[in-house]
Amino acid sequence: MAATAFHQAFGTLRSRDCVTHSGLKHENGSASFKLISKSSKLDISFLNRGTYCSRKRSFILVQASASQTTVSDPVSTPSNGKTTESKKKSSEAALILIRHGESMWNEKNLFTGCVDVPLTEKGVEEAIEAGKRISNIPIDMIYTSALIRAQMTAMLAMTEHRRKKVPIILHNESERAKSWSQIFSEETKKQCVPVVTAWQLNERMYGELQGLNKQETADRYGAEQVHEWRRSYDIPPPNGESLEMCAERAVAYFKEYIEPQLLSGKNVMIAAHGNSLRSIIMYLDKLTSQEVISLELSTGIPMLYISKEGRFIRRGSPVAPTEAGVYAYTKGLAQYRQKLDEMLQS
Ligand SMILES: O=C(O)[C@H](O)COP(=O)(O)O
Repeated sequence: MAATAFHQAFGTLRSRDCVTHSGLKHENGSASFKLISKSSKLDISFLNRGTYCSRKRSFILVQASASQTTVSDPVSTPSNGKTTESKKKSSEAALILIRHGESMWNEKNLFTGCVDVPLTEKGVEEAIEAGKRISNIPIDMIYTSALIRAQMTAMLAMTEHRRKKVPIILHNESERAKSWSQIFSEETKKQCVPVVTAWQLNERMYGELQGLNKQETADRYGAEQVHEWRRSYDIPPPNGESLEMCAERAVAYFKEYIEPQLLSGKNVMIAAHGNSLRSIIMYLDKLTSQEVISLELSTGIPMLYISKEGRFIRRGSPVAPTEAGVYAYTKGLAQYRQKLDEMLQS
């Protein structure tokens, strides 16, 4: 009924819908309404530019801003169905980190950095394989960089997730983009996972090395110099970013936008890059600038952390969807896996 009432709220409601309105004041020639559907207690707020006939209890809504719905947004509700509020005290959440699958410039052994290249066929396969490995782990939100190779990896991985929710890239780059990409069905929103793209998670900018062949560069400048540019903490490549500079944006973004989601109990996947993820792992694992030098990330291999009361516990890389170990780590993961099994067997 809820969906029906909500859906018809965009057409002409009939009195049988028992929709009453406790209209708020007119603002600037429009009125926003709080529609209370007696049957489903569905509480919807609209920005209404149409007319309404309260005596007939019928509403002709020209436009509604679903972003004003006051229904708890099921898309961002943690996988165990609890609202963000009730999860505020949550003790744990899963964090999955995944470096993009092999890119076309990885294949050519070129420095890529912030150049926006796609995956190779092998990279696509790696992303799908990664999706299989995390297919039983709850994912309530996805963050990717602004680069296509990370976004492709996230979307392909989600094709393998057993919950079959649809990853939806959020478009908030303008009011029009936000308005035109709205979803006007609460039922549909429940079947989606919001994907936030952030340039702060981009690969480190490799400056004047971007597009150069890594071996040729080592031949020209010496293997030691190139290793220093690639793996030192605070020495940038020519007119590029050091890992430290990359961390200043990537870790800052993680702390400001992603960590609060984890603390509220939302399970998160981040699909990003070798160095932006190295900088985040340095923060999660409390690595020194010396220790991070030896940290290498393979393409398309998911890594699982458990966020617990502000701490991050690295749990390795799920080898297979049924790997018992992954679910032994926390009760929540085990319960989610069991719920999935039951849902898919019914
Ligand atoms: O940007 C690149 O070239 C790769 O994604 C990472 O390169 P690196 O492993 O040399 O840092």
